[in-house]
Amino acid sequence: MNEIIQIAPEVYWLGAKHPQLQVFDELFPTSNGSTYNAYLIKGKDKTALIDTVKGPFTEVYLDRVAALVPLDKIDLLVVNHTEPDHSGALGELLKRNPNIEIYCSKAAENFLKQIHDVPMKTHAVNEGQEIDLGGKTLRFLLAPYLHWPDTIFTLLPEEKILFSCDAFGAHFCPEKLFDDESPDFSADFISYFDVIMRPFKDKIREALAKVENLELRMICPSHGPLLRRDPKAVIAAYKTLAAAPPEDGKKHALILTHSPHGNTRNMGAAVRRGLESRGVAVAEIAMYGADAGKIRDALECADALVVATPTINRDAPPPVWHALALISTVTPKGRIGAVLGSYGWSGEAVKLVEERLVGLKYTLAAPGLHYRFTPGAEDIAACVKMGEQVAAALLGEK
Ligand SMILES: Cc1cc2nc3c(=O)[nH]c(=O)nc-3n(C[C@H](O)[C@H](O)[C@H](O)COP(=O)(O)O)c2cc1C
Repeated sequence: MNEIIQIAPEVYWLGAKHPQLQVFDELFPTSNGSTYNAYLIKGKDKTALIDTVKGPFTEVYLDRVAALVPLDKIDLLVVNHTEPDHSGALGELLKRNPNIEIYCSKAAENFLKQIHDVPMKTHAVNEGQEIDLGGKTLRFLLAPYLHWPDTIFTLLPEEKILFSCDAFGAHFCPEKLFDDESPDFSADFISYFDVIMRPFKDKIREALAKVENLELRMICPSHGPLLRRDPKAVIAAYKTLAAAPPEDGKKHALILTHSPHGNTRNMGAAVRRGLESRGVAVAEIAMYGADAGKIRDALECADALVVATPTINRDAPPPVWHALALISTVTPKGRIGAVLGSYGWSGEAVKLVEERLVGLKYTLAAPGLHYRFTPGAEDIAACVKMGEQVAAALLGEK
């Protein structure tokens, strides 16, 4: 099952297959399992490893490295990303060979020392830095936030192979190793993007600019099949998935409402009038029962977010928190916010949601508004004014 597979001259896959994996990181269901891809590259002068595997697979991984090259003859390890599913065997590897030199990003240097309690010799690499293994070159491309701050890509120009770490990956455990030998796993490729990469679309666009003009024969991600059928199409797919929202020359606001008795909805409608009076395009979604995908898409198109929430049991109600939990799963277009709502007697919700938005790096464009039960005409006028204030912030007027 966990075989060594030569993927190019003196380049080997020796990762681990994990077909039984049901959920990744206790977060994301993986109905088709996954793999932890790791590689070995033999140059004439030096031997390098690229990433390792998840901790439970350490022994099988080290056995397979040793089957190719004795562990004491391994010169260096490239850590494209420090997350334990890729660095899990690093501690044991360094115990067996403490002379291995680690090449990684500056962020990874710090993370590694906090993840692994083992002495290590690390080198922080710069953009474009190369290591000559003897007829095989490793070139490093920084790819921060794909999907951790520590991520780098490693290019092997002689073989036109990009070791892209989690980018272009999929939680899919293939029978064989390559995409052209596997059944269609495009749904897993897209859902991997959706749960892992989507919060960082802007960073993905920056990283894609570094690789889209490379002549590649193969993309080797750290999960799922190796991609040799059409590497350009893989990059193009990411370009589409990570595209910025279309521009129509307008500013866009999203109003998320929850309103069992209708008062908060009326307040939100007044904010809408204020926004629209200043030419802002407004989308409105009632949070109760709303499709999470619809909210996520809308957040990515919104320059501003208005949350309209009543106080229920001394808090904002669950649909509001569920909607707000989606913010960190996408790349919101803008982070201007405002909060308002109706309450009966204690009125905690507006302040709590404002704190949440500030915690998510939103700038509040207007002081929160909350009114007891049914808002009066003056209250509604203040809500209209809130809409105008949000519009002014969007238009850069303050
Ligand atoms: C189940 C329930 C619990 C509530 N708990 C609170 C509360 O803890 N504090 C408060 O100020 N108002 C509370 N209220 C009152 C609502 O905030 C108030 O009715 C408000 O006008 C509802 O806004 P809406 O018309 O937008 O639904 C509660 C209402 C309901 C239905």
